[in-house]
Amino acid sequence: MTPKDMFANLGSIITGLMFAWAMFQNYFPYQLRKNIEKYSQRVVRFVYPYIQIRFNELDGQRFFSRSDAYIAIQTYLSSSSSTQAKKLKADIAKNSKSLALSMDDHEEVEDEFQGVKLWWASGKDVSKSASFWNPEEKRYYLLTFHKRHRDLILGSYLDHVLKESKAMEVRKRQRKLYTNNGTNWSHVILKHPAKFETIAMDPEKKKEIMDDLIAFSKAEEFYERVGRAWKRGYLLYGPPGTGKSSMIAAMANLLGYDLYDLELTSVKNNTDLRKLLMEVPNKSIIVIEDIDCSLDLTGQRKKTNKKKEKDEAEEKKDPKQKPEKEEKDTEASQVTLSGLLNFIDGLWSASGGERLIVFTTNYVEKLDPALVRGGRMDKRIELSYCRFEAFKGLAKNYLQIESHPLFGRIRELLEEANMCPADVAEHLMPDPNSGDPKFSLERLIKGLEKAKEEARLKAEEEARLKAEEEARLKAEEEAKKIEQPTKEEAKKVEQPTKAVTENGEAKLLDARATENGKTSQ
Ligand SMILES: Nc1ncnc2c1ncn2[C@@H]1O[C@H](COP(=O)(O)OP(=O)(O)OP(=O)(O)O)[C@@H](O)[C@H]1O
Repeated sequence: MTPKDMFANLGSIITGLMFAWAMFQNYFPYQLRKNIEKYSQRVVRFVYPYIQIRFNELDGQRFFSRSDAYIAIQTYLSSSSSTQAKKLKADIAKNSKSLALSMDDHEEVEDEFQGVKLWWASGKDVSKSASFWNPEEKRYYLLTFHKRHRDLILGSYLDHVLKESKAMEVRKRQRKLYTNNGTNWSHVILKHPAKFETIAMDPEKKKEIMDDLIAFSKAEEFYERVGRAWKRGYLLYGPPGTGKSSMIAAMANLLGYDLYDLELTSVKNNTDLRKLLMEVPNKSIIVIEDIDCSLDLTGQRKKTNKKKEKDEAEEKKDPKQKPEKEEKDTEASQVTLSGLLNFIDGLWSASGGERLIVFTTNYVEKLDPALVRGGRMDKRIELSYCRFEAFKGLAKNYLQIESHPLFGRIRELLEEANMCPADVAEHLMPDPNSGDPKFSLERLIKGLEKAKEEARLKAEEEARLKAEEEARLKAEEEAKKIEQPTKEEAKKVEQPTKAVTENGEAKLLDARATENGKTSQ
């Protein structure tokens, strides 16, 4: 049979069916028709092994509003729609800057969940009696699956669809950066372009951090099962310019979380701190930068340098003012480390989840052990000076090269000189005139040689100062040793000593008297 014959046959079958349907509707009494429909549906249900669920676009409870389930399914299906559907619709989603694709009416896509296949179809009912309350077109999604998977689909799958769509929305949403001024948060759109791909560090270490973050974001069930609050603490430490702030922005961009940059020095007391933290929703990263500057070792807030200078100047002017000033300090320094940690560890954790708390410091050795103990800082990440692996990442980003004859020299120098990635990146800025990477690499080599020379001079200076200090201490000790016997002798002369007399009794004798007696004999 040729395709032409096939279409001709199909056409006559459809015409026949339509004719039969029209006859059925016109000549059969209504009651009989209803009964036939009812029983035929039962027969179909008996032989047809599939179940269908319909999700209407319009919410029956709220006039003119789209149902949340419909929107969630539309988001969920967007990626499979774009790969499977032949007709697509495109629109700009709320709070997003990118186009959202969804399948057009009467399209079907396939999905798979735990090895089970299911189908989503988009449909549209067109009403002849459209009115203001009854729109002409009513769209819906139809989910079809085999009846033996009913429990799985109605239980876990629909839950999975909702969660996944929420996660997709978060990923698409523009991220925000919140900062606190006293007890109020205000925000701007977070536009930091940092991504893990652009952060220069050892690739293995980078992968480990990314895996850790992704595992955390998917670990709701795990945290629930083991009875732990769904939060994770990170400590980022390393010298200035090694990428701590960039890494935080990359974390937010990777997970789609908002950033809450908590400025502790502008928070008056623990009550205000609690208020601020209570307002932080799920899927957030709370950042406390330079923790060593915000709280000192005793947990009391440090005075800022400016305030310190001002107080010292006042003290010089009027020393009597000192007690009053100290009282003021105590009043201003009420945010404590224990207050912060107790709140984060305590009930606050129970009020939500999926929150990361990131502390940064340039001086990890200065931190209070209470802050860095296990359970509080689940992961400590050291961001260090730029070594060759990190440099290769920067060279790829900045100069689009993966190798160059000058790489060998740079490798040697990076082992000998400590240069932070921010400075290496600065040297690697492409040359605007020639665009030849050689210029940037040579500039970096010069910079590294200079840094190496400076480090050598600094080390020499330090060694000289150390040697001088050692020599001074040695001289002091020698001087002490010379003084020591004279002092002991003086003691001997001044102190009465114990002596044993002939009959064995111990008597206190005046050393001087004995000496004198001896001399007179
Ligand atoms: N590891 C890195 N990879 C890529 N770029 C980096 C890296 N470290 C620093 N930079 C670049 O240097 C600039 C400064 O880095 P960043 O502010 O992240 O460092 P930091 O460690 O937070 O410094 P500080 O301790 O002074 O706040 C960034 O804008 C970034 O472009």
